[in-house]
Amino acid sequence: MATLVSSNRVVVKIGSALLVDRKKSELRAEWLHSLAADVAWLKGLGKDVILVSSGSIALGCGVLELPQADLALEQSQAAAAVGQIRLARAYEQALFPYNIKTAQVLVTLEDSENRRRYLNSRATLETLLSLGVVPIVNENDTIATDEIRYGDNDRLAAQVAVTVGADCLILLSDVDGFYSANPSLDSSATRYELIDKITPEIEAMAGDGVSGLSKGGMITKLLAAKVSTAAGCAMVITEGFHHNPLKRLYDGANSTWFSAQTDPQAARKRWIAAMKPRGEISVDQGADRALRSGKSLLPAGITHVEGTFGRGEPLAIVSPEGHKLGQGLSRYTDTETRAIIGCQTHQIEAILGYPGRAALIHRDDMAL
Ligand SMILES: Nc1ncnc2c1ncn2[C@@H]1O[C@H](COP(=O)(O)OP(=O)(O)O)[C@@H](O)[C@H]1O
Ligand SMILES: N[C@@H](CCC(=O)OP(=O)(O)O)C(=O)O
Repeated sequence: MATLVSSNRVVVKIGSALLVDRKKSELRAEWLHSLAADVAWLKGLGKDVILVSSGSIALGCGVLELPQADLALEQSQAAAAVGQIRLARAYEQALFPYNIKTAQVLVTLEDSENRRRYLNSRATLETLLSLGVVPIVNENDTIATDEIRYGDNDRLAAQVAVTVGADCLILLSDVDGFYSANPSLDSSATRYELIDKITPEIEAMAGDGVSGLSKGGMITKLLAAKVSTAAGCAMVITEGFHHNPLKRLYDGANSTWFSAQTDPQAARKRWIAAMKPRGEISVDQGADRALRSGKSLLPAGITHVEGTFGRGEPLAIVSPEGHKLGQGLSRYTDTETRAIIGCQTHQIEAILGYPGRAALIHRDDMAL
């Protein structure tokens, strides 16, 4: 709870069963309106909000009059393509009365493994948030395959939380927290208020979902908790079926919190520092001083480039005395970098023939 109060950037995962009434294959419109009110309230408190919402397959099945279960992969993907339009429109309409703009963002697991795509999605999400937009994220089911599927959106939500450096991930579920055993099978199971560390004993308590609609149960939620907490983002599981689920959480509804193991910025720096550099950039005295005072590395301060690298790849940064200052992710290829060595920002477009980014290595992508 304290974490929700103090967080600046919140990712909320909404499962299909909350958004769609499976019996009627219809949107739970009143519930969605209550969620929109909660999102507006969180934004009013100054927090950035990102929604990771499932429901495209369930909505599409309703439109196409397909059964909700036992679909072939292609049928699920077709249903998702039909349902996703409606899903995005439903959020847009629900948030419109609060003057909140929405964006549709479709991603796959591969996107986070490919560093260039990862950096692009990070930059886009960051820009959307800076414009006050609430991104509505879902898996890109059209191109996801059995092998690369997340299985469900729990891990997708954790990945998004890590990508944008969120400090709080809320999983709205059909259960009000993590129990010592699956509570729908074992009535003596007790709920944890707080889990500081995910031990093998905790892992052994997580079971599958039993609703028949669920994909991951607690197993994928623990995987999500591992990913997000290691990257400095606290995670909470709470029941989301009732109206105003976020306000209810804020007001102390039952939940289980998983503590962040570090802070998002430190985790990202460690991740970058652990990469094997693909090239080397030497900088002049001015750039050396600028980097030490927390600035980004501009092409103007570069004196020499070594190696072959693509955008998003790690580079070592070397001082005028030949010492390694640190490393960071490049926003240009080695060919582009060689072309703009020593140039001022306003010259970049004329040299490359297209507008580039001002910094070769942004301060957020740098570990000194
Ligand atoms: N240790 C556990 N604590 C709580 N729920 C558990 C546990 N193990 C398995 N479950 C099951 O996980 C379900 C929640 O996951 P899931 O059905 O995938 O829902 P969703 O992804 O929509 O939140 C619970 O309803 C419960 O049946
Ligand atoms: N991309 C799919 C996600 C399916 C899914 O993960 O569902 P859920 O287990 O309800 O979160 C959809 O929108 O239907």
